[in-house]
Parts: sequence; C-alpha cells; structure tokens
Amino acid sequence: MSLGVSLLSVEGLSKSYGGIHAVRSVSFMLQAGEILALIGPNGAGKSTCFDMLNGQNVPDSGRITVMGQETTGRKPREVWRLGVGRTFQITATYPTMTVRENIQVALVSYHRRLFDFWTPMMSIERSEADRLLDLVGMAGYAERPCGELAYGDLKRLELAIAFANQPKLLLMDEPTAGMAPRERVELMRLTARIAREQSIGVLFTEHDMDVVFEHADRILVLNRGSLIAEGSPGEVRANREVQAIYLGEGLLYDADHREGAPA
Ligand SMILES: Nc1ncnc2c1ncn2[C@@H]1O[C@H](COP(=O)(O)OP(=O)(O)OP(=O)(O)O)[C@@H](O)[C@H]1O
Repeated sequence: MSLGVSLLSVEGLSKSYGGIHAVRSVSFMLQAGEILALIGPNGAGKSTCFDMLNGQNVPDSGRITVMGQETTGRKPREVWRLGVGRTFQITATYPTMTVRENIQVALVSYHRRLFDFWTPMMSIERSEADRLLDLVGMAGYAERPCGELAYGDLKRLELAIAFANQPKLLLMDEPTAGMAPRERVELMRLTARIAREQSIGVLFTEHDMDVVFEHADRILVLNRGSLIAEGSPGEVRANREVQAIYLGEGLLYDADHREGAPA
C-alpha cells in the first residue's frame, strides 16, 4: 500500500434536509491503496455522504478534493471523469448482452468512442474486456448472457465494469447487499486485492461487520450525521461510544468480555 498520497480529502462536509442534519461537518482523508469503511446505524448519513462525494447531491457547506482537484458540487459525470468510480447497491447490467459485451459497453463509454456502423460491437475492446474478466476470475463467463448469472457473479461483473473506467478512487455503497455471507467476504477480498495491487483507494459503506472488520484498513463511524470515531478496526472495536451505538442492534463487540480483559 502506497500511503502518503492524499487521494481524497473531505473537509467540513454538511447537508441538512429541513430540520434534519443528515451530515454534520464531516472531515476525513483517504490515501491511495487504502480501504476505508464508512459505517453507522440506519439514518446515520452514510448515503448522503456518498452521494455528495459522487456528485449526486450538493453539500450545503464543506469541501471535497480528489487528487488535488476540488469536486464539491460537480456533476456525477465530471466526478467520474476525474477517476472516481462507483458500484451500485442495485446491479445495473444489460441482461440480454453477454458478460463480455457488458464490459465492452463500459470501455466504449470510458474511451468516448462512438459506435461506428462498420465496426461490429463484438470486436471493440475485446482483449481489454477479457483482461478485466480475468482480473475478477470470470474468464470462463465471457460468452454467457448476463441475465443467466447468479447474483454473486453479477456483483463480480460489476466490479470488472467499475475497473474498466480505471478509477483512482472507488466508492462502493453496500457492495455486498443481498449476497450470501461467504460470497460477501470473497467479493471484498477480491476488491481489496485489486485495489492494493493497483493503488486504488476504496471507500465503502457496509452493514455486515464481519466484512468491515476483516477488510478495512481504517473505519469511520457516523452517528446522526457526525463522525464519532475513526481508526483501525481494533481501535474502533474498542471504542465505548461505538459499542454503545451498536448495542441495540446486537452488533456490540464488548471489549470487557474478550479473553484476558479484566472482569
Ligand atoms: N432526500 C431526503 N429528504 C429528507 N431527508 C432525507 C433525505 N435523504 C436522507 N434524509 C434523512 O437524512 C438522514 C440520513 O440519511 P442517510 O440515508 O444518509 O443515512 P444512511 O446512514 O445511509 O442510512 P441507511 O443505512 O439506512 O441507508 C436520515 O434521517 C434520513 O431520513
């Protein structure tokens, strides 16, 4: 992991809806190759934060900087063009097209190539599409229609599509939603491996604490719009305020009951 380069810098980000302070003066940094989790109970402000980072929502105040360029309030496509990729909670692929064609469409879009009527779609960016399929362990799926894929494979395809845009920063809003527990861990393991190999920074939200604590280098905890904790998985687990928040949801990691802890 190449720490030192600040890929993303967020300073004093705030957003209110009427009287609801969805996000209150949130600040944090993300380095290249770092896997950062944003967690918090329902309504904590995670999605609002994400949407401001990817341009879908305009902050009331604060500043977002990606690789030295301010992106605050920029449109999603502009943010994407600066190297900020994203994956969606709901899969967004073309079911009647093959797996390879879905990646080819993303590559054509990324390179802004117009369809020319004399070049069949099948031949454009084919080798790059196959390289990306190989990257996510789906080389054998290239000719299969997307609509036939199991949900876990669709998620891996989406990851390949996200990497087709050569992101420097990848935003993943609940990437493992709807997946079986074993598949969740595998998807995040795959994401983390590729991100570290290619020095891509990843910011993800996630409700599954096993996924968070196993894969995040660092964790940010939001509660009622405010950042209440930030640190390594060990530090966040041991944080009293974080434990108290998750107590009601049965996710408490009670340091007092760990082996060796004082009674
Ligand atoms: N468009 C909106 N209009 C009004 N209130 C909103 C809007 N979007 C979010 N909120 C409110 O802002 C707060 C933060 O919501 P947000 O969806 O960002 O939380 P979250 O942490 O992503 O929650 P979840 O884990 O349930 O997805 C909540 O109180 C929510 O009701």
